[in-house]
Amino acid sequence: MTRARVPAVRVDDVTVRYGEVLALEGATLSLEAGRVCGIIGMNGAGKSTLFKAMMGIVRPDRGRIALEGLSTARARKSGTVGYVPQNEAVDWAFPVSVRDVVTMGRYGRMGPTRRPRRADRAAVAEALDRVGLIDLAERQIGRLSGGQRKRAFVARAIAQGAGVMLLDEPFAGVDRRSEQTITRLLRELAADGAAILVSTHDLHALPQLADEAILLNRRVLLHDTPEAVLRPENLALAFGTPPGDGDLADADPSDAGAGTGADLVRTDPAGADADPEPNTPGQEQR
Ligand SMILES: Nc1ncnc2c1ncn2[C@@H]1O[C@H](COP(=O)(O)OP(=O)(O)OP(=O)(O)O)[C@@H](O)[C@H]1O
Repeated sequence: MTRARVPAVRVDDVTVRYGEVLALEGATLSLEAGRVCGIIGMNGAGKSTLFKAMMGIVRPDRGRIALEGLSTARARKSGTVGYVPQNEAVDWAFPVSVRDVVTMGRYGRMGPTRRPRRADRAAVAEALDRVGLIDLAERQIGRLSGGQRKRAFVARAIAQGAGVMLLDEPFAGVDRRSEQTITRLLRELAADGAAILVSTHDLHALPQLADEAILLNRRVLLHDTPEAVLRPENLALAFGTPPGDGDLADADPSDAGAGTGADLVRTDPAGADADPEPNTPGQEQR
């Protein structure tokens, strides 16, 4: 007897508004375990909002989200979902070391005392080693390069053992070597069974990075192979005219984007098990 597989990620008809702004409209997608899915779309297309809805940081007006069959609140509390936020969403002056940041990925397992046990320390050290940051473990998080900062957050999700990983523009402001390291790590984590969603402006990197891709413009316009999504006629669906240089960062530089997350990530309006507040314009720092 074959059992139907439950997708690791299921987003069903999700609409999110910030006051008058309709950021997502009936977005629907699913992703199996072991797959990497790239999300592309213009600035303001709703990529960060999709991730925030999946983290339970913003509340959908409509629709349902399940991560490994769990609600967003449960998935976040249990450490099922890991999040690498945009740079702007993090308070880099926060007085924590790289090791502290990665250790935060273990909080869900540590209980209320948050005292790391041997297994926690070992998982943190292994994650730091995997991303190549073991030698910088005691450095304050803000004293890292852009690529190293991203790798620190990837290490946090690795230490967490997250089955679903959401990465919001992990290649923005990152050198080529870090980009390659992060791409290789994500491929390895998917091979180990994680379901990974990555928003990116870097179209060149998409085929190497992702098994599938989504073209987003408030709605899911297309969900197909990276090659299909990158066809000019399909890019034109989202961008009007396809971007010529293979990098969408220039498509609309007006909106720098910002977000929220957990711990040192700014303006977290909701605890892991609390319902997020209704979304009001400017609720988050933009
Ligand atoms: N806190 C907020 N208050 C009001 N409007 C918001 C807020 N956050 C996002 N928006 C708006 O919602 C829409 C979607 O924004 P979102 O940040 O999700 O897009 P994005 O695709 O991630 O963009 P970028 O590529 O610039 O990061 C945009 O019009 C944005 O201006």
